[in-house]
Amino acid sequence: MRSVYARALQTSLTKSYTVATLPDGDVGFRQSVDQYYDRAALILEDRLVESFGDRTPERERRRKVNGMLNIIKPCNTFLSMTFPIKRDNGDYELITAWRAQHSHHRKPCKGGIIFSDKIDAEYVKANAALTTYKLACVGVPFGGAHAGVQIDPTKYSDVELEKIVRRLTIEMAKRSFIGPAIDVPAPDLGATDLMMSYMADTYKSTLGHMDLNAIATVTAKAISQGGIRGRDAAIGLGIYYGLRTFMKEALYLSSVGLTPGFYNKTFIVQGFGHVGLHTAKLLHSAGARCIGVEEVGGAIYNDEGINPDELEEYYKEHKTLVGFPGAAAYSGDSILEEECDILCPCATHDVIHSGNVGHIKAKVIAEGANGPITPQAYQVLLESNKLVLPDLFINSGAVIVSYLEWLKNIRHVSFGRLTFKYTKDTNYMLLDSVQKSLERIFGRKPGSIPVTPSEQFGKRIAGASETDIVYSSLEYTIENASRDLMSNAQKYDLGLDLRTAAYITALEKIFEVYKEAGLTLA
Ligand SMILES: NC(=O)C1=CN([C@@H]2O[C@H](COP(=O)(O)OP(=O)(O)OC[C@H]3O[C@@H](n4cnc5c(N)ncnc54)[C@H](OP(=O)(O)O)[C@@H]3O)[C@@H](O)[C@H]2O)C=CC1
Ligand SMILES: O=C(O)CCC(=O)C(=O)O
Repeated sequence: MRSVYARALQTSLTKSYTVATLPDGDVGFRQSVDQYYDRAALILEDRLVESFGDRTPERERRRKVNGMLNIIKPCNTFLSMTFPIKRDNGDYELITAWRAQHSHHRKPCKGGIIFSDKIDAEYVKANAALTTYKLACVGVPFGGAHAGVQIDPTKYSDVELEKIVRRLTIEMAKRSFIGPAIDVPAPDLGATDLMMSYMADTYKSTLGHMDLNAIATVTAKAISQGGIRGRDAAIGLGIYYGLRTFMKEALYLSSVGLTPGFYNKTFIVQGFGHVGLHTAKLLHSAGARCIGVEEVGGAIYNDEGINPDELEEYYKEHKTLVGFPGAAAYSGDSILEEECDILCPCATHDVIHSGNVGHIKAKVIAEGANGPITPQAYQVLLESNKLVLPDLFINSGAVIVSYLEWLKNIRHVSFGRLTFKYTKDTNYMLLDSVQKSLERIFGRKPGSIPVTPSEQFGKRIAGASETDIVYSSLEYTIENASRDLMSNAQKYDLGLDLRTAAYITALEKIFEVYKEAGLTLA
């Protein structure tokens, strides 16, 4: 791998993206996204230069390529907000929030909003950049954005949170940072679907009151507010589909010492929120054995297997995993370091770093969270033959289904509604036609050779429901992206380094947009 970077380095001219050398210590999330970008850009550069054809001198072509690569990396626009709210106890408090629109190569921009007191402006910019690459990697035609509200949402009442969300919407709207054609937020860590419904409602009742597409300004809304069926499980389902593709690949699996298939493979999940919960449930139903789950409040462990459906019920009632009767409280140092086949960090960033990476025993790591592994730890994992399925690919289920919700909103009709009856009638006509043909051929009277649908066909006879369409589109998109990653990993001789393969996949697509559109007024 190093030799590829070295070669790319020798041939590169002036550029502002930094050289892809490994850090001595762990770097923050922002730097890590930039470093992965640099690594992919350096590998791709020569090929991009060639892609311009040879009518222009090489030096000119390289200048153009460097110019375009330099445009892709930084954050395009950034909004910093401070606004007051009156708390329930009568105090006034200033809330700090940010929205970063990383890339306008495709419009609208798209990306989540995090509610956490542990974030800052740089973190938001990192997530926005990662979202650009995530969208491109899986072929969703938006530019990346992200927002952060610097509060711990658990310390605010429902009324206070509603005030914050509505005021945030207005602040973004005043500065053209929200709108169905401009920028479309969604929930991320610490956010809820109800917050998204408040956002859509605030926008459509104020700045967007004349806009027919106003509700397309936010995704992951409640169904009654224009949300889409299937969104709840979307991220977990995407993780499951992505893992499933790789769990069939004997070549990848043998390099990490595993056999194909999920059956009886052990897994551990960190985080039992939107992402972790559905991931655990789906892996369990595919036959894998959940042996550990961790949340902020504590971790549980059971080598015999934890039933995530029962755990979900327990969690709903007790608001914690602690005390779940189907497992013991985890008493080791870190559940991430336990022996297992598949590790799913689905909570937050930087949880695997240079300090603990040497103790990670999992063979496959699916990055449900954004940025859970620092670049230095990632390099160690690669060198110890671990298969890491990178965030920008494996947790893209949310953006994929957000895209479908946006499409539903701007089409003003739910998926399937226009065709349900026609499809159902056609399918019954087809059965009837087969029955009549058989009766005619065998000279039998009408009704004597009943043709009935098989169980599988019977389930589909009424046509695809919205959930069916969402799930099959998600499956199709993730499977395609998996193939792109594998083929780029092979093409650029990257071995197990699927992260670089994913960044390359993304960069090639974004570059193509700039190349074919040219640079407006440059
Ligand atoms: N929601 C989305 O659309 C997407 C989210 N992501 C990423 O996935 C991650 C999780 O998001 P999401 O599931 O939506 O968030 P949620 O707020 O729904 O859930 C977060 C979960 O992680 C737990 N958690 C948080 N910090 C830690 C920690 N340090 N150690 C152990 N557990 C922890 C929380 O525990 P507790 O409940 O006790 O607080 C909770 O169970 C984030 O990195 C997010 O950026 C990625 C793609 C899409
Ligand atoms: O659905 C979206 O727009 C955002 C999802 C998200 O926050 C993420 O992928 O990190």
